[in-house]
Amino acid sequence: MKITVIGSGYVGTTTAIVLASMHHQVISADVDRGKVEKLRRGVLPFVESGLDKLLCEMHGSGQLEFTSNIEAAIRDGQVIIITVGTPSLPDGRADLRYLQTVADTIAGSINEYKVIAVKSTVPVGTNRWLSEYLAEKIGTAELFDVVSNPEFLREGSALYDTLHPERTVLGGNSSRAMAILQEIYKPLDSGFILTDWETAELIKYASNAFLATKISFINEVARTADQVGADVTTVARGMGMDTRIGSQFLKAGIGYGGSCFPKDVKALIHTAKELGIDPKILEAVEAVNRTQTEYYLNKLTDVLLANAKKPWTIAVLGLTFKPDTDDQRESPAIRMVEQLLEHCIEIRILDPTIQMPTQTPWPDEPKIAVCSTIEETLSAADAAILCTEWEQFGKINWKETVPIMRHPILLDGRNYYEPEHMKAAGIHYIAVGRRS
Ligand SMILES: NC(=O)c1ccc[n+]([C@@H]2O[C@H](COP(=O)([O-])OP(=O)(O)OC[C@H]3O[C@@H](n4cnc5c(N)ncnc54)[C@H](O)[C@@H]3O)[C@@H](O)[C@H]2O)c1
Ligand SMILES: O=c1ccn([C@@H]2O[C@H](COP(=O)(O)OP(=O)(O)O[C@H]3O[C@H](CO)[C@@H](O)[C@H](O)[C@H]3O)[C@@H](O)[C@H]2O)c(=O)[nH]1
Repeated sequence: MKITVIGSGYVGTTTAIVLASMHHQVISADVDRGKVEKLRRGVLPFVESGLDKLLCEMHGSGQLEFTSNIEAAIRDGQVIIITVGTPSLPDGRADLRYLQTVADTIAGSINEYKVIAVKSTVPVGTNRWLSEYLAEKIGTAELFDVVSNPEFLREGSALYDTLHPERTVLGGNSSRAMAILQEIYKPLDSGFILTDWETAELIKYASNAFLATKISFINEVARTADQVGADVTTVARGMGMDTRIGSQFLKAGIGYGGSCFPKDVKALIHTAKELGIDPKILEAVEAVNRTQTEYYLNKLTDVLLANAKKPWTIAVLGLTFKPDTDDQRESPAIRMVEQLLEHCIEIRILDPTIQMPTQTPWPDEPKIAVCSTIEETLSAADAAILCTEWEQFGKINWKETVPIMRHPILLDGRNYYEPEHMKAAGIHYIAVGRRS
């Protein structure tokens, strides 16, 4: 099958590489020439373990091509998979401008029947709109079918998730198009949900919103645990052993970030409000997440005020929104740094994906320093904050850091360490919902 994937970001590149490895003829098309050039050289434009190796294997196989000629790519594909971004607008709505451009390009280039699969996360009603819009612009609905095909991969495990999906959702009104996509995805051996456009779109938003709800729920419980001296990690373990609850997404911390949960919760709130529904739960999920960084930063500043003179030097361990990715979008670590800047003389950042200030949101801020070793980061620091649980931070010998730091204070924003180990190491340890 000839497949064109529009958009070579996290989702598009992963989809294109995996489909090519399944012996399809794949064109990955992006307007960003820099990305296309990198991919042509066999270099991933982002960090994603395992995918880099598979890209190298596919490089030169003749199965996978990268281009910035979107029109030609559309003409060549029998199946067009759209994976362009759908970021948040200031009012929380999803910004559909990239999808609109792709729709116009398809309308201007379509030459024969195509299945158009929308993998981008788009609000309820978008696939129906796209189908009607294309029919009007092309002058016929005979040349295409639109199928909603939401994506559920996680950054950091994108390849594994794509090869082992827990479900494949296809929504639409054409059994012909759904059958073609089912044939493509059949080797992945997941259960299929075949449904209409609106249900498929809502499955995606409801899934992300529910996972975000679990996180904000446990984060609110963590605040209670703090007050009563309970241990939220044991509470989560005790809850998670009940299979009706499940153990995943109950890790308390400084909140969820990334390119999906924050924007998708906001977009679902917006959709609900437009429909006259009062999205009480979703608004609470957002509010807890928004205030979680501030809540734990206040705990740290209380300790700092009692121990260290202002302005402080703070070490920030991890800037990405989670480990094993270089994605900083909506990272709680960035909120932490923003809130700390005015109180600090220096903020030192250590993250395995960052080598220079231009890779941070503060390229010209003199107070921001990017470090390359743990010793350099912690040297004469008034406190450290662990924002991202990168594996290498698990190997830090905190006992050895005590003489290096000006004040051996650590806010563990991901409950990555054991309180008793930290106490034994001589660290003034602040965790999330754990006695320390
Ligand atoms: N990142 C994830 O983990 C993830 C997982 C599931 C779903 N999603 C959803 O998938 C979509 C894409 O997410 P992403 O993280 O891959 O985005 P991204 O920002 O990494 O990539 C989007 C790409 O689309 C390209 N693009 C924009 N307009 C284009 C056009 N007219 N023609 C060709 N290319 C164009 C951009 O240059 C960019 O490279 C979003 O809707 C997102 O919500 C993302
Ligand atoms: O128990 C938990 C689990 C996660 N997080 C945080 O939640 C955020 C998101 O994590 P994760 O879901 O692992 O990463 P994403 O790559 O954003 O993936 C989510 O968003 C994607 C885009 O829609 C979906 O496809 C995935 O199914 C969905 O898990 C990160 O900041 C994590 O630190 C917690 O705080 N506690």
